[in-house]
Amino acid sequence: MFQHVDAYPGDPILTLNEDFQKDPRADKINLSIGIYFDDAGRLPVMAAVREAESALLSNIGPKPYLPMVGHAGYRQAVQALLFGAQHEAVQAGRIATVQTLGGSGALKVGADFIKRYFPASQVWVSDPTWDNHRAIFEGAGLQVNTYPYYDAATKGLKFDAMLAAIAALPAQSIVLLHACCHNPTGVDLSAAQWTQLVEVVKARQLLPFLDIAYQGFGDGIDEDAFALRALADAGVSFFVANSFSKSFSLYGERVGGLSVVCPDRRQAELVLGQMMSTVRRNYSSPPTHGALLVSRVLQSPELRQRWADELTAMRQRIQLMRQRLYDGVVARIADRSPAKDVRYFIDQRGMFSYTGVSPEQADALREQHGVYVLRSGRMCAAGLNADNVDRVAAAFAAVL
Ligand SMILES: Cc1[nH+]cc(COP(=O)(O)O)c(/C=N/[C@@H](CC(=O)O)C(=O)O)c1O
Repeated sequence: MFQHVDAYPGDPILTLNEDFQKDPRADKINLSIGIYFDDAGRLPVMAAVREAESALLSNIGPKPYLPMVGHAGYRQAVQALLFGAQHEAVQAGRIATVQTLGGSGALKVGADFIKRYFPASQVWVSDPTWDNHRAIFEGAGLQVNTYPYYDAATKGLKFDAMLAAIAALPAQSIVLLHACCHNPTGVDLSAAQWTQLVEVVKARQLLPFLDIAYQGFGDGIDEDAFALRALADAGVSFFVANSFSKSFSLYGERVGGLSVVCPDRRQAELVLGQMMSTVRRNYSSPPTHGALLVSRVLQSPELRQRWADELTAMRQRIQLMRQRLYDGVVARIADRSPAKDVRYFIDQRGMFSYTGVSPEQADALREQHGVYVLRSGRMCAAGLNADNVDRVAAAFAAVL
């Protein structure tokens, strides 16, 4: 009956992570999947989340369906976190927000909505982008193209080429943009570059789709939302997929949101209705627990502050580990000629660095040194810690 079904080749990220789990070596190091590990190499339970969870568990109640749009307090907390509670767009009620199954669910609901209401639009994603972006939008039946983004020569941004390509797109083209902490490159636009891009997007009447999965891992919670707020200030209509997997360390609870900033409240109501319909057709309604945790933390000033402080410490730990890795590699390759520039370990931001190692070098890192990075060369800096950073530096020095 199912003989014709294709064998699944595995996912470049999730399957490699499963291979890591199966690897029997005690000194293996996981820099593959975009997960934040603490300095002991553990996946943390954040203090504010632990407190919110114990409060919930001391008051266990029935488990009714959430509405298709999700938990009301959660949706309000998402808008306040992304745009600021006092933002005109929030106050005017012109943002439609639904709770989704993580950021992945937000992208899927958004893609299905776009296929239905912008059927002639094509999608443009950065070159490179998160592996699953193309899969989700193509899976919704949309044509996916790329715009120039990463400059392999400088290991930085090809901004002029990116802007020119986007400026040439037809009106209502969907432009997928990483709001901060670009995955896989760790290369972001500056505030000045975002301002230029917003002008082009507005003038060309494009339809941006922002993915913010790492808010707080770049420069800070509000700083990392600069692009969203600049677009909303400019009166642009756009989509935002957000995720709390990393910033709340709630990966398995599948907590995300899809927001659509609209010109006015009436259009936001129309959009919300069809987002509900799209959720119903995909999975009917979202899960409760993760949304209760996040809304409890974000709606308590004391817990929100504790969460923000811990997220700041997580960001700073990654930055420290980037510096330690850079210093360790430079010390080991100082006598090389020609000198190899590895500044990308400290210039790139957020969780990821695009190291430029070839697939074969990535294989050597894994097979000979037990260091797992993606075959694309992406390294998750959040997997580094005081115990393993010198071994990772030695491994990179050996293969570079
Ligand atoms: C940019 C981006 N957007 C969305 C997601 C999905 O997150 P969710 O857990 O559905 O809220 C991820 C996850 N990225 C990491 C894990 C994965 O590939 O699923 C990663 O890049 O390793 C992203 O990196």
